[in-house]
Amino acid sequence: MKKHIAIDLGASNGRVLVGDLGEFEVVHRFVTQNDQILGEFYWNIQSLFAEIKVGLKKAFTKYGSEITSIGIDTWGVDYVLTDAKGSLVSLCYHYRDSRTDGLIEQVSKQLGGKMRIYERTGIAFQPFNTLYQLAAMQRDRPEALRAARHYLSVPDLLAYWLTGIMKNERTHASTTQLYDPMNRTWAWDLIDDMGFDRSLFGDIVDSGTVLGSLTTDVAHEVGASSEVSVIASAAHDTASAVAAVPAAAGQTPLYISSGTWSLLGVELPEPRTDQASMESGFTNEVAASGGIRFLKNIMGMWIQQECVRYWEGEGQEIHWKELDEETLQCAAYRGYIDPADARFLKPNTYDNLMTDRIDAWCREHDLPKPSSNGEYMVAIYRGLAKAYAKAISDLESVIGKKFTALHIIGGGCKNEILDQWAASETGLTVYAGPVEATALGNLVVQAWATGELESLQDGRDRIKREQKVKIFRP
Ligand SMILES: C[C@H](O)[C@H](O)[C@@H](O)C(=O)CO
Repeated sequence: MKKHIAIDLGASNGRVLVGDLGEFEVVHRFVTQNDQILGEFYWNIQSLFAEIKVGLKKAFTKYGSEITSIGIDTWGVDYVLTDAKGSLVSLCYHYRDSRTDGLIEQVSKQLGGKMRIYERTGIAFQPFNTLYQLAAMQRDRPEALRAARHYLSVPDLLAYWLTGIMKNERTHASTTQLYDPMNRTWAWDLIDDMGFDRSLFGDIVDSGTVLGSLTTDVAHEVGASSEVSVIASAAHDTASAVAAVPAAAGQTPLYISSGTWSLLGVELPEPRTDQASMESGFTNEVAASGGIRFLKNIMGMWIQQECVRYWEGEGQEIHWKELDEETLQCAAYRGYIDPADARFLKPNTYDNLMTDRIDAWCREHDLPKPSSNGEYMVAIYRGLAKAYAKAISDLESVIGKKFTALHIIGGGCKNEILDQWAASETGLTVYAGPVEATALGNLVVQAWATGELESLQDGRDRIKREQKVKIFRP
């Protein structure tokens, strides 16, 4: 098989991988830098691009002409606006920035109610959706919005910086809450009613579209040949991960893409925008295949990551293996949190730490507050396992189907305590793996686009044969 490069950016780290579906190598890893500037929270997008180029250079130095294409995927919803010549008209906000607080209610009123928005977009109401981010921009920085000529998601921008070609990739566009999954185009009526300029929103391309070649400058800098194509893979990382669920043809696998978030759902041929789906918090994002990822965003490893960041900041040395052992020793502790509680969304601040929020939640729910790092982990993992069970039961009643198995894919599936507790809490057999689902899904879409795979299902079949999966029974 030919080799492809997957550039896979998650909310805490990024990787550049080279390989095919059987074998691949991570040639470069980096922290996805973000920072508070004057009280606002941004991605350091130029440093991310610089890291990507470091990764590309390592990849081409080692694998040279074996590499035929490059694909990029990132987290959802975040974007930049550019002027007519492609310069940024504002920094790239992080979706956890507070400027959208309260905007769901205000925008819903302006657009004629939540049901209308849900029927038009199928997207669940999350304060970080692009719709509310743009509404905040309209309120706080109207001059910047007026100066803008192009909307580009983060992976659209990175592909633009590599190729000079601007497109809006579909799976990522579908996370905005400004995309119409029924008509497979932008939700123009909502865009008009928000007063956004239609011309900001460009051509939408499917996952697997060949965008073009690297610019001469980039090709020179990273040592690539001009034959290498940049492909719009499934640019939303969850769509890439779901493309790598190791399920056989004809199945409707139940999955959790587990990382900073736990994205739990199934694939459906058509969007579901009924009241029950809306009230249960399910979202309809576009899959790599063009179908629908009907899923729920559950806060995932983020809560644990913020606790660990705080402890490390206090000078504690955290070793994951030891923390896991301590967690298992604390399993008798009976506290847990509800990860869906909005208080857990935002990063630590000196006066509002994640651990304090967990204490407060336990206090308010008559549960003992954790008294050690291990007990904090128990509260988080047990809360996640309970949230999975609740979401699965809601999903089963909304779509009228019972599940017996759950695929947990992505970096979070390395957490075997959570895999086991998820099996026990849901009563389902858990298949954990592949760990590198997002990058593998990115490679699958590229191999499909370049004609090496006949279908996306062929990619899943290869992953099922060649990647490791661990089984956890209830
Ligand atoms: C905002 C989240 O990043 C998004 O909803 C989620 O789907 C994701 O991209 C997880 O990486």
